[in-house]
Amino acid sequence: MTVPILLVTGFLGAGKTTFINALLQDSAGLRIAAIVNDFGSINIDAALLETATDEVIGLKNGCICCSLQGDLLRTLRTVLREGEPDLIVIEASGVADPQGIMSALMDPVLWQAARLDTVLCLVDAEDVSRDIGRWEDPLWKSQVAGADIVQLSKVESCEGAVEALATRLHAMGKPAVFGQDGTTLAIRDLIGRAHPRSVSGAAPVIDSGRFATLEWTHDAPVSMPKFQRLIGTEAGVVRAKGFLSFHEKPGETLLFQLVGRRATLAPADRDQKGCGLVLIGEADAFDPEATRRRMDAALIEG
Ligand SMILES: Nc1nc2c(ncn2[C@@H]2O[C@H](COP(=O)(O)OP(=O)(O)OP(=O)(O)O)[C@@H](O)[C@H]2O)c(=O)[nH]1
Repeated sequence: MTVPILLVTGFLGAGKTTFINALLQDSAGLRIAAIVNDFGSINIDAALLETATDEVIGLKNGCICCSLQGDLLRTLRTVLREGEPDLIVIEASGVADPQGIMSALMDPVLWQAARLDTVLCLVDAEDVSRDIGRWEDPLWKSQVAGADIVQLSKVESCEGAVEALATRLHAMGKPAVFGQDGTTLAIRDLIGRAHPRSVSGAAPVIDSGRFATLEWTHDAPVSMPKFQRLIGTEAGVVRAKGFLSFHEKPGETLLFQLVGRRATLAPADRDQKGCGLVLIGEADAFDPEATRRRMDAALIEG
């Protein structure tokens, strides 16, 4: 049997991991293998999904739309060899251009065993309602253009704007826009929706050099007020996530998430003594080494 592949794309922090987690929790009895591509070597997304399924494989230190295409194909072959799942879900990183991943998945040998079925793009309703520039962002546009289905996230914070948003996405040639009412698509709604695909010529892939990344780790807890003060003032950071431990919360691990200006800290089901954080920003505005120095000074030496 040919195993269907669901490719989940979307901009940084759009809600891909949250969506896949919900899918895995409500898997309708299907065996699902998840392949997750995070930026950097700290694979936060794989850790977040591991609580929902045993079969999570992280691809790190690169982007599967360009440098990791070979790794993706090798990983898919391993997944298929180790027992055919009913569905393979691939989470692209938020900086990935789906065109590159789609081209890689058109590999004629892989095609016999596992076939790209549906490309779903998460669109952060809050982000695109607030930031009109996003609609002209080449990477975001390519992510939307490559999708068979668009799932809106974070609609609860932009009531009134959601309908206009869906209309605008329809006008971009996306008839299948879901989630306006805050609901999330289930597996049965996802598979087999796309028209049969044919192997297309290699499309140009948008340069991932646009973003700069910092991985910051420390093997001990840090001060919560100092961390909050510092992270709130770091220029150019568009996305950050990581597991942290604080002096003020002994024995606890917290999941930190920052998307745009919205930051959250929530208890994490994880036993970790220190901190591992990934920060990402536009390379022309975010200086990872300067941020590292400030973090070291405030949180380790300070
Ligand atoms: N309020 C609200 N928050 C959401 C929703 N979906 C995701 N989030 C939050 O948005 C943040 C980012 O969500 P993720 O699922 O990690 O986003 P992602 O697309 O996987 O992020 P990257 O992998 O970094 O690109 C987290 O704090 C989520 O809890 C939603 O529908 N509503």
